[in-house]
Amino acid sequence: MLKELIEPFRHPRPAFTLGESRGLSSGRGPKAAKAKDYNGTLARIWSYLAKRRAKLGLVLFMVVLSSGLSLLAPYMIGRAVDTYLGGGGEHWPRFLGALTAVYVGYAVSSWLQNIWMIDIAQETVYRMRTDLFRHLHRLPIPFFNRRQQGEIMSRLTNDIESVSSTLNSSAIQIFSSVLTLVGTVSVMLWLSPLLTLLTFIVVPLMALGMRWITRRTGPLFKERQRSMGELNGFIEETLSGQRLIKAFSQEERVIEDFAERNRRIMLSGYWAQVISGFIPKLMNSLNNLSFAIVAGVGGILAVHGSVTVGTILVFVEYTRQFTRPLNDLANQWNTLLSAIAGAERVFEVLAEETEAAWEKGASALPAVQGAVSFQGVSFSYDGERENLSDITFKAKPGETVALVGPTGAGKTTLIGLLCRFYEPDKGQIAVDGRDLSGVTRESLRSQMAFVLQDTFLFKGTIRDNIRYGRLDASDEEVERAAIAANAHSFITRLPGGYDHMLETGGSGISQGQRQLLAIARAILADPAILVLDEATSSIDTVTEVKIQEGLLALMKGRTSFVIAHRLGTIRRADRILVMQGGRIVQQGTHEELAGVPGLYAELVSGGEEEEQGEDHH
Ligand SMILES: Nc1ncnc2c1ncn2[C@@H]1O[C@H](COP(=O)(O)OP(=O)(O)OP(=O)(O)O)[C@@H](O)[C@H]1O
Repeated sequence: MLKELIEPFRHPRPAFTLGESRGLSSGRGPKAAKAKDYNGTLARIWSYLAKRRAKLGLVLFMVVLSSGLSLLAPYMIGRAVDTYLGGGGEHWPRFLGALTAVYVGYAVSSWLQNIWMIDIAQETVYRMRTDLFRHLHRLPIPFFNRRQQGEIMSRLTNDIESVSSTLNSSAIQIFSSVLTLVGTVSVMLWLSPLLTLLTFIVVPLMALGMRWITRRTGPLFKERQRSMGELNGFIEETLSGQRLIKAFSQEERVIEDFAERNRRIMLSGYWAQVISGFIPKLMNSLNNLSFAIVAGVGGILAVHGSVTVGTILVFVEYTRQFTRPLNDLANQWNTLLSAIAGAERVFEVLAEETEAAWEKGASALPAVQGAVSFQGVSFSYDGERENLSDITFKAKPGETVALVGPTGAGKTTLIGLLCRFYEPDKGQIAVDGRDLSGVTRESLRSQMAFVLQDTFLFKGTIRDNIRYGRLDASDEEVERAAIAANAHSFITRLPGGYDHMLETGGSGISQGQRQLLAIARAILADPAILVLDEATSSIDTVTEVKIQEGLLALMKGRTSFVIAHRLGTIRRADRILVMQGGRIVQQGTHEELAGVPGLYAELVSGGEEEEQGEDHH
């Protein structure tokens, strides 16, 4: 089906044939990047963040400031208590003022670091999303053959979103936690190495507990992110394949399939949350333990006069502060893991090679006359079974080449190679004598136009839909093209005429009318090479005649490749390529081929019978 070749996004496989997950690196075409390790992913996230270095520096400064102030407050309270106990109570207004300033400073610096980080995060994610979208549109067709549309969309939405939420809050919190931790421990050591050591008793337990938990939650978060992508792919396919699902009464099966996938997400989400839910509990218990140790041992030390009551107060407060960042770290770790899983999936796509990367050193194809030649071209989709073998033919500028043959013969594949959606494994394709492997794809495709069985129309006016053929065309040029395509009369009968709004997919106008618009679009594009996929379904005779006339106008003076189903079109062709099993089995004009026994004669007699049958009907 040619339309699937041209519009891979719009034609996913039927929902109920899906079930397997397809890895990025399966199939042929550019090599997919191996899954990056965490460090690689973090380095790439950093390469995005680094563009906002200056502001990030400010954020870091605020983080340092707020962490420092959060350390200062307990210390001040401890010193104040010792001063009071030592009889220096008259300084309380000064102390109160200083403490208030510290708390206000802490609040302001925390607030600033938050809003600045949100700004950085949003911009970073904006750039990531833009890069991903742009990159997707530069990827070669084989990439899309291997993926589900919804799964790709999930990378653009879900995965990017998880990176966004982490950058917004978790990243900063993690940094601030580490800083507070280091600061707290330093001050603690300075105040009393013995009490610090006692506080540390719980640290190995915390580390072990954390390790146990994150080892289990990490893969679960990754799995959840992956399953989510798959589910999105599945949803997209079932929605776009609604007609097919209904036509084959597969609703129940699709619903069951969905339930199974949904259950998988529920399970991985459930276990990831349940296991990571232990983290705060574990941290709290260990926190209380160290609290008790410090209070108990500190009390004894104070009685013996080795430490002051103020120091114990500072320590009790620091013990809390010391475990809080650990607690935060543990909590944020989960978010971080799911963000890394998301980012990995984004970077995986970004690591795929674009079409442009394939064609380094290629030059633009100048305006062509339209001479096309295939010389000994062979191609295989999977690298095992040849789908085209030794294809050789020449078409002069302006000639019409009809491709005929049974289903699966390789007609669409041949066109796919001509448009360079795929590259030949052997042989050479040339336009005006220029080997296509040395020219840029964009410059080749800009000189080609397609009229497919099912034309893609987007939401917008009729005028804009035709103008898609050449965006800078004036209103007069659009109308002239519509007149030449025989589309003018039906357009003027629509409410609003050329300004009539079409819904997505062009629902609201008939299949024949859609083809007339496609012809107008192609006439406007004025390409040297034309690809037509003739409609197989019968269209009412009046429209059919209009389409044929429109097509004749379009094909005049252009090299046209027609995947032909109608005998009339085939008879008119300057050259007929009869294909079977990936080979050209016969080649010539109708007169040359009709008289000799072979596939063409069989196809023609079959076709004639069918057409006669239709006439009788
Ligand atoms: N994306 C793909 N990946 C793998 N194999 C493919 C792909 N597209 C087509 N094929 C195989 O290549 C062969 C030729 O297919 P092609 O679509 O070119 O035939 P066709 O002559 O255009 O058929 P039809 O008239 O039914 O559209 C078939 O065996 C088909 O199964």
